Parts: sequence; structure tokens; C-alpha cells
Amino acid sequence: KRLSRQEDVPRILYYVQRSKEHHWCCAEVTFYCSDQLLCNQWVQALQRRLDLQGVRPKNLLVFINPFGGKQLGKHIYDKKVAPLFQLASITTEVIVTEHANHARDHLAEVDLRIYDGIVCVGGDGMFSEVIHGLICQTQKIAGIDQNDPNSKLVACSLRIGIIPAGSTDCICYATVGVNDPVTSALHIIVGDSQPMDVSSVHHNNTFLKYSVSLLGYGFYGDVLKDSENNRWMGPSRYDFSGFKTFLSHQCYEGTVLYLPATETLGNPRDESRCTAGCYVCQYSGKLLDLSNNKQELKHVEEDWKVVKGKFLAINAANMSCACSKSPMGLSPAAHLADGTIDLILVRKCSRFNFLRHLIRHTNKDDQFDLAFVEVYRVKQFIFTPKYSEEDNIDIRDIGKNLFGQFCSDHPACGCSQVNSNWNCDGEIIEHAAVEVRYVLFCCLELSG
Ligand SMILES: Nc1ncnc2c1ncn2[C@@H]1O[C@H](COP(=O)(O)OP(=O)(O)OP(=O)(O)O)[C@@H](O)[C@H]1O
Ligand SMILES: CCCCCCCCCCCCC/C=C/[C@@H](O)[C@H](CO)NC(C)=O
Ligand SMILES: [Ca+2]
Repeated sequence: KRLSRQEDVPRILYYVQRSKEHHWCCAEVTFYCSDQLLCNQWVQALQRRLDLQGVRPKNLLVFINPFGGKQLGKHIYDKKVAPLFQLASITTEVIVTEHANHARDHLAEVDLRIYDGIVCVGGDGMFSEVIHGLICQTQKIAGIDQNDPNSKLVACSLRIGIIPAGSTDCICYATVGVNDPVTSALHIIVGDSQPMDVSSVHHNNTFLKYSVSLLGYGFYGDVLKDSENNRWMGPSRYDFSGFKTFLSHQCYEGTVLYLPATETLGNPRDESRCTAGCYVCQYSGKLLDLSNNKQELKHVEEDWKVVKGKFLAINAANMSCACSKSPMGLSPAAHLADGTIDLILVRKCSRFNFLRHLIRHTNKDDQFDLAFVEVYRVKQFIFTPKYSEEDNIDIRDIGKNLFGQFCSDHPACGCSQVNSNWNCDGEIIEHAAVEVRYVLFCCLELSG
């Protein structure tokens, strides 16, 4: 950069600048050149360099959920993201969703070959819609039956970017390190990518959902269920329902069967923290490729472990699940793409002890260093509630009619005969009995 003379042609070069704690911003430098020809040569040479990179997207399909989080999705996209895409010469087709599952259904059908990636502006629920549409279309084309829990899914070739505009934004936070729309837009522009583990949830050999962040039964299932009635509160609905759910102190009885992940590196209580280029994920990725290409590793019955009991929470974390409320996450050492799930079992305990565990989600203390908390790194698990789901409906109805809340029927135990439901990336799964397994790490995220 040098001082401008009147006849000089100004050219602005925009670049990514790192600022505080994982934040990125767009900075610029202005060049002045009196030789027009030389100036154009420079611009063309730089453009050629950028084109050669290949990873940068040129055409994106953007979904905006206008009702996620504080309902600012459209504003965030128009004011903070679209101008950056324009500067980077990225063309976009923008769809503002009109109803829930609009993005999922569109993606399941549309010809995706013209796009270099998909962007979702919203929260975890919106990201979940997008991966469902994308995975479903990919399996349909490949003739894969998603209902068969043993099906080998085909990897999706498109990357998904998230512009955070939801309430928790845990998938964005856990992958980028922060939930900032400008940072995510810049990661998308430079073509960053991050593989992510995807788990499938089945019930009686029927496919229910895919999960990429948290699958939570008990506490997080009940928080979500209650919070859906208070969507008008925006993100604070989770605080309100969290407090109510904490006070209700419901525990749920059932059996967990799990298959420990023995071939991968690390364990849920080690000091490793998954970041871009993580060696644990790279090592595990190679192993997974090997076992996929050769023959499936056979698991004998003895490999499965059983835990029976009364649980306040069963949390299955595919990734750390870090978010602004829990900066280290529900499972700080979980990996984004190692093919495993951290299964956290919180057994029945006093309200005080449960509060100690919850508070440790928000600070750096070890939330697993408590006698009533167990954590396992698994490839697969099955949960069977003590009370069958058919009986459960009857019990719930009777309970509601007679007492308003069924748990008051046996206060001494504090254990509910009503089942909880699963919170799957912020979406409710009504079934309590589920079979969950790692299925693929295909969905590359642009904001990595
Ligand atoms: N136009 C729409 N009208 C109503 N619901 C929508 C619309 N578009 C998407 N949805 C649904 O809104 C739900 C919540 O969206 P989203 O995840 O973006 O926000 P959030 O729930 O506030 O955030 P988070 O998931 O991070 O807690 C999703 O389940 C999605 O299916
Ligand atoms: C009384 C103190 C209580 C403190 C509890 C703080 C715990 C915060 C943990 C946040 C949940 C992180 C897991 C993310 C789940 C998302 O998939 C989901 C949808 O966005 N969000 C929620 C809240 O269910
Ligand atoms: Ca994982």
C-alpha cells in the first residue's frame, strides 16, 4: 500500500483476519497503481490462484429459517452474510422456509448437482432438517434402505454450512468454536471443511432420525418437550423449561445395552480436545475406512455391556456439544469425526447432586467425576424403558386425568412410570425405546 496519487487506480483486496477467540472478520487493504495494465495482470493472477484452489464454493443453495432463535435469521443473512458472499463472487439461490420441514423436503427431491454446497441459516433443528434431506436423497439414489439398521449408508458429496441464527447453535459452536455469523460465512467462503459423525436412531427396525450432536433422554428430553410449548420466549425458553424440569426431578427406569468403541484412540475423560485436523479423528477415520472396505468387524454377544437402573439423564454426545451455555460441552473430549458416541448415564441422585453435575456443564470442573455419573465411548447402544410404550400411553392418560401429573402417585420413589422422550439435535423423538449407532461421517460442514 502506498499513498494515492490522483491518477492511480485504487483496488481493494479483502482478506480474512483472525480476531479474538475463534472469531474471524473481513479486513481490506487498498492498492493504488498508476499502470492500469499491470494492475489488471495482478488482479487476474490473483483470481487464477483462487480459482485453482477448487475448494471454494461458487454456487450455494441457502435456506433461511425466519423463526429460529430470536427470529433474526433473515436479517442476519441479509446484513452480515449476503454482502460477504457477493464480495467473494458466490452466487446463491435463497429459500426462506415457509414451514417446518420445508428445507428437508426440498432437499430430498431437488437436483443438487448444480450446487457446491448448502447453507442453513438457523439453529440445530434447521441443520438437522438439512442433513435429513441430503442423506435421504443420497440413500434414495443409491437404493439404500434407511429402515434397515444394518444398511451401509452412502456418503453425501455436498458440504453443509451453518450460519448460526438459532437458540443453542451447538453444532456451529462445537465445530467453529464460536457462534458468529460473520466467522461462519468466512469459513464457508474459503471452503473450510470438517467431517462429522452421524448416528442413526431406529425403533423396532424402523428409521426415526439421524443425530449429529446430542441425543438426550430424561432431563434434556423433558426440557425440549416443555420448551416447545414456550417457543414465543425465544432462546430463554430453554432456561425456563430447564428450571422447571430440574425442579420436577424425574427419573426414568430402563436398560442400556452398549457396544464399547475399543479400536479408536482416546477416552471420554482424557484431556484431548477435538479441533480442525484432529489426529484422533484422522486415525479413527483410517480405521473406519479399513473396516468398511474389508469386512465388517464382527461383534460377539460378549462385547455388549449392560447397565440397568433409574436415570435422571441419558445423554449420547456425537461431539462435545459445546455452546455458549456450556463452553466445554456435555462431553468435552468427544470427537467430531471419530466414529464414536460418548454415552453419559446420570443415575438417580439427590437434586443437590444433580445440580452439581449440571453446574459443571457450565465451568471447567469435571462433570464425570461424580459417583452417580458414568461415561462410555461407544459405537452403538440400545435403550429399553422399563415400561412398555403401549402401556405407557394408557398410564400417562390415567395419570393426567386423575392427578394432573402421574409422578405424584408414588412420591417416595421419585421415579416416573411415564417414559421420557429423546431430544435429537433439538427435535423430539416420541419413542423411548431406541437403537442408536454410528452410521457415517459424510456430512462435511463448510464452517469447519
Ligand atoms: N418457516 C418455518 N416455520 C416454522 N418452523 C420452521 C420454519 N422453518 C424451519 N422450521 C423449524 O423450526 C425449528 C427450529 O428451528 P432452529 O433450529 O432454526 O431454531 P431453534 O430451535 O431456535 O434453535 P436451536 O435448534 O439451536 O435450539 C426446526 O425444527 C425447523 O424444522
Ligand atoms: C441450574 C444450572 C443449569 C445449568 C445447565 C446448563 C447446561 C447447558 C447445556 C446446553 C445443552 C447443550 C446440548 C445441546 C443440545 C441441542 O441439540 C439442543 C437443540 O439446539 N438444545 C437444547 C437446549 O436441547
Ligand atoms: Ca464422535
